[in-house]
Amino acid sequence: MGEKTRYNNDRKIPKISLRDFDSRVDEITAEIVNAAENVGFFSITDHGISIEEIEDMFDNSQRFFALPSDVKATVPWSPNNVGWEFKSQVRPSTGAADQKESYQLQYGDNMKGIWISDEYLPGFKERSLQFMHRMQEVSDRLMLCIARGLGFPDDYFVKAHDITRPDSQNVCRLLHYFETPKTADGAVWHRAGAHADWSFLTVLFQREGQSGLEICPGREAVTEFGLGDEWTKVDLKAGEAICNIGDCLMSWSDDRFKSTFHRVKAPSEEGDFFGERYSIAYFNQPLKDVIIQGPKKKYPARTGDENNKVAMQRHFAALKAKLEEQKTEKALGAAPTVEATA
Ligand SMILES: O=C(O)CCC(=O)C(=O)O
Ligand SMILES: [Fe+2]
Repeated sequence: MGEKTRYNNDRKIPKISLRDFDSRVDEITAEIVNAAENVGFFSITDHGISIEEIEDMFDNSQRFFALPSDVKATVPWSPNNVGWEFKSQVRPSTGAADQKESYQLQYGDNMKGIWISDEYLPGFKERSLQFMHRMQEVSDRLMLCIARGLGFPDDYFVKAHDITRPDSQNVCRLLHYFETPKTADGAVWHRAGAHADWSFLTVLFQREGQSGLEICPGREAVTEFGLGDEWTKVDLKAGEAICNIGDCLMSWSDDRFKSTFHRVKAPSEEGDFFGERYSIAYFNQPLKDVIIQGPKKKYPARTGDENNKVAMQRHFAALKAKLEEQKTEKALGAAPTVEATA
């Protein structure tokens, strides 16, 4: 049993249309800057990717996850941020494995041997790359606005995420959460524990009705990972994409643009979605040799590679602390915390 989540659904998640992008670019930039400064999450419409294209990629993803485990295991997860993992991602916010499986795809050298073979899933690679390029086109438009908003040259962030480079780091992550039995005890646990993304900017699709994503704007969270804070449900219409600022952009903007805690709550209450859930997250992750520093130079300059390493160290230190806290609680026979009820 756990405490019930407190919700604040009065918070508005900005919805930004990218319609007539070239002629409205300054207007769109102002909207994105406002959303990035105040919420850290926004949804976009009229981004040019059709519902048919999105459904086609979900179909592709569903076919992958439907393969037998020993076949999926031919493309195992690796620390290059590619490959398939099953219930193995443990978050520092929960100290428990996310109840999901995921398959991470990239464009360059990191994918050698990690594309599922045509023998098992004909055409998977081509279909995926086609969709990934479409997500990159959308990301590039958003990155142009972000650069303009921060006073950098328009192509500054686009170049820093160049997917034609063999060492490109951008990731498309296919996610599959399992069907959940109705326990109806109101306990709160998570399909994906609370976290902020390390990356620069994430663009995410979910299927209409497959809710569960919740956010806790970083600014308002005084507790670590938004523990005990108020959360806001994100509900998307078909075709809408959700975008969020990652920690990398937060530091690259001298903390002006906020990265935001988010999670996928496991269904436990009336109105929650208990079925299988699929989502597609696209992480824009800078090249290892780009220099990351905001216009006001609030933080020392770091390369993309150093930035990853620091983020990883912070992650593992937080995870270690969480696991030790859980061990102590167990030894003392203390009641589980709000988050540790999985
Ligand atoms: O599945 C979702 O809606 C969120 C996934 C997510 O936050 C992540 O993979 O970083
Ligand atoms: Fe995330």
